[in-house]
Amino acid sequence: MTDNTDPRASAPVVTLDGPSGSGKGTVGQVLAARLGWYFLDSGALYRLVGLLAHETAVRLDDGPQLARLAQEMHVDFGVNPAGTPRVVLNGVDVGDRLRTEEAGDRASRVAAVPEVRQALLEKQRAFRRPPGLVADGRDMGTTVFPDALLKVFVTASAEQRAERRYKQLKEKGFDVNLARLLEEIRERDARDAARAVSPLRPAADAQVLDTSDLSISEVVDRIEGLLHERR
Ligand SMILES: Nc1ncnc2c1ncn2[C@@H]1O[C@H](COP(=O)(O)OP(=O)(O)O)[C@@H](O)[C@H]1O
Ligand SMILES: Nc1ccn([C@H]2C[C@H](O)[C@@H](COP(=O)(O)OP(=O)(O)O)O2)c(=O)n1
Repeated sequence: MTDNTDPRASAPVVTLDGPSGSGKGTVGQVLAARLGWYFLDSGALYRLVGLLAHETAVRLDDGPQLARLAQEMHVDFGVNPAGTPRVVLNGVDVGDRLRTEEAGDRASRVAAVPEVRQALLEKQRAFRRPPGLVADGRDMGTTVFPDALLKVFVTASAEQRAERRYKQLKEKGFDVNLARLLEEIRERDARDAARAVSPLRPAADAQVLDTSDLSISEVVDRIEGLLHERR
């Protein structure tokens, strides 16, 4: 638990929310490294709940069982020797199993279950600590860190996002199809935006940043500029 006397509770937070493939994860990691801040990939937590449910044959709409999985899982985020992110679940490196579209689809389904969102709330807030946190997800600015110093809603056209995802998965050696990826991205956007609890939408005080025609470093520069204005 954090309270007002806890320096962790007042550490600055930058939230990056937005749809799949908009670049929030990549940009967030570069930004956190530039600032020397911590980084939270909240989507990985939902992906892990989906993975655990799949492995233990729990239905993707079984609130109490999914909440139990979310509460009991032990997660460590690290970095591989090659500099890529590493996720360790209950002591085991999950490798690329979290990054498939199937894992994204399962994550989006368990993310619509209110008990799962509730179970992950404090887990996410525990990542906040000095000197600061960059948090990536769908509801970082609206629900998890409503008092964030800077909130950015990162977006791009669905076609651009599908192409980015296509290249990314192809480089990882996955067998992918661009038209199917576009369809999956649209389906996931619709489900994430339509759910009753913490739907995907910009916070009222978020800056919307369309990255369709920007490079990764241009996006990071813009967000750093916005942050300097705030400080
Ligand atoms: N502005 C950009 N221009 C081109 N490619 C980008 C840009 N932002 C991200 N990418 C690439 O798109 C892919 C998806 O980005 P990612 O950060 O995983 O998105 P998200 O976390 O929003 O789902 C990655 O391969 C990333 O390198
Ligand atoms: N804060 C969050 C993060 C992710 N989710 C859900 C919704 C998303 O479709 C899935 C997967 O999120 P993730 O950020 O890993 O997915 P992308 O990299 O954007 O494709 O989890 C969420 O509901 N709330």
